[in-house]
Amino acid sequence: MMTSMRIHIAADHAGFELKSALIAHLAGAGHDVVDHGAEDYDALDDYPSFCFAAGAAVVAEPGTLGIVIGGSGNGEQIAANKVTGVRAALAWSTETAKLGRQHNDANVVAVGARQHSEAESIAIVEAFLAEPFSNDERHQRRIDQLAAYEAAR
Ligand SMILES: O=C[C@H](O)[C@H](O)[C@H](O)COP(=O)(O)O
Repeated sequence: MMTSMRIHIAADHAGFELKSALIAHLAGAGHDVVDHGAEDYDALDDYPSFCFAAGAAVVAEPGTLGIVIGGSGNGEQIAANKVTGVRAALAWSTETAKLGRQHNDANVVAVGARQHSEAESIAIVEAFLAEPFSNDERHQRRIDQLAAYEAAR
């Protein structure tokens, strides 16, 4: 079993059901899961504010990881990446989830709840959470370039 960690999670209406399932699953596995909304199901809600909040919480607490969920995960990844310090990866398989950690040291994973079964989504998230950053020099160099660009804005 992976080490317990603090996880910041958010979803719009399209990811609301998966968010609930993930909170139960991850809390059951001993993780400290913080829910940044949506608080209730609202078919007309908008993903940005939830994803900004989860991303900001991850940046404020180094070592924590984030999960943002929507129908495709696209908008959620875009929103989270607007937060300075967030590196959000859109994971659509366990392999892309692992690569997000290994190569990109992603601190947030975006998942499209409408693209996978619940079991597949949980497997994608678990793969992300369990994978460490490789610390390879070439990957760190590229991440540093992203951070430098962000700092210069
Ligand atoms: O990229 C955005 C997400 O996939 C949203 O969850 C999606 O656009 C919501 O779609 P709708 O408002 O049609 O339910």
